[in-house]
Amino acid sequence: MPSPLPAATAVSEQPRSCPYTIRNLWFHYPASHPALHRAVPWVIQDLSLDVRSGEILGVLGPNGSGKSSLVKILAGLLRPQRGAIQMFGADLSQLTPRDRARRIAVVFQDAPITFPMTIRELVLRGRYPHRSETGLFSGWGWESVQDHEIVRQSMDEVEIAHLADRPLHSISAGERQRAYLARALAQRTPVLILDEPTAYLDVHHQVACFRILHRLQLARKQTIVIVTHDLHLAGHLCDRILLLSHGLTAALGPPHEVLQADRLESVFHCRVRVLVEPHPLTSRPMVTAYPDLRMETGSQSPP
Ligand SMILES: Nc1ncnc2c1ncn2[C@@H]1O[C@H](COP(=O)(O)OP(=O)(O)OP(=O)(O)O)[C@@H](O)[C@H]1O
Repeated sequence: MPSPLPAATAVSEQPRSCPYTIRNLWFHYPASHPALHRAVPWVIQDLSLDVRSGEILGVLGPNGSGKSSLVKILAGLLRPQRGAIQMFGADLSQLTPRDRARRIAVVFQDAPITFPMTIRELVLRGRYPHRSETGLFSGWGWESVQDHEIVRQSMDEVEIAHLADRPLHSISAGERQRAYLARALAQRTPVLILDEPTAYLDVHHQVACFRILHRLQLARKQTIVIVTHDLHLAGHLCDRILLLSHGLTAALGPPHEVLQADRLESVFHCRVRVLVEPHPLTSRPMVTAYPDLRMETGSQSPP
């Protein structure tokens, strides 16, 4: 059993205002050649959004709709060409990388393996933004007993403590995804951003991941932005959902408002039938997408 979440540390030290205030955001990637500049498409178009303190915001949309780009913008890794992003009342672009790392932990879709390290060393990196700024403790050996305790708890949370001394490159994709999640947990930031955190996880760990996020929200009041393709789990976990379509906001609101069958079919542009029903126990929307084989065969009767 994972150990219970410890009391908030860094979270409670942060200002209590809105985690993100986003106004009229426009973003495109640079052109591959200056002559092509005018032809570069906008990836995010006129996005305005307040991310509320302590909410779980799901970001959904088809492939290429701009979800990962938005995550990178929110993490301060990409700069929008137009618009404003305030984080806890400060201009995001003015924050130093260290300030950002104390406020935002990010788990990317396919986190790279940079150089050889163990799982424990990876998770310990989550404590880097909190180490002393004086040069004295800037190298290896700076970490405190509390840092090691937080690392242990974070590994327990995602059930990877038994892998602590294994090299990062020697574990499976799903185990690696959980290791990066543990690093983000160890960072103890008020905001957690996750890009498809369950992509490589089996059903046990998918459910465990969503349970952890729910507990983080309750116990640490963390604000969580999660990109996912799992409409069903998003319907259960998220307080609000931002649905993107070609970089535009197709819908923003609580799951029962956003997850409407006709809207999903039109945004995902695919020949599927989408069933949305309230869960009998939670009343949260359950989304099932399945191929409409009648469309393929021209048959009117169910296959
Ligand atoms: N580094 C890049 N340079 C140029 N264009 C890019 C780059 N990364 C993404 N794009 C383009 O930006 C658009 C949005 O991509 P993004 O990765 O944000 O979409 P996504 O919604 O996360 O997709 P997916 O569901 O497939 O992960 C796509 O058209 C993509 O081809």
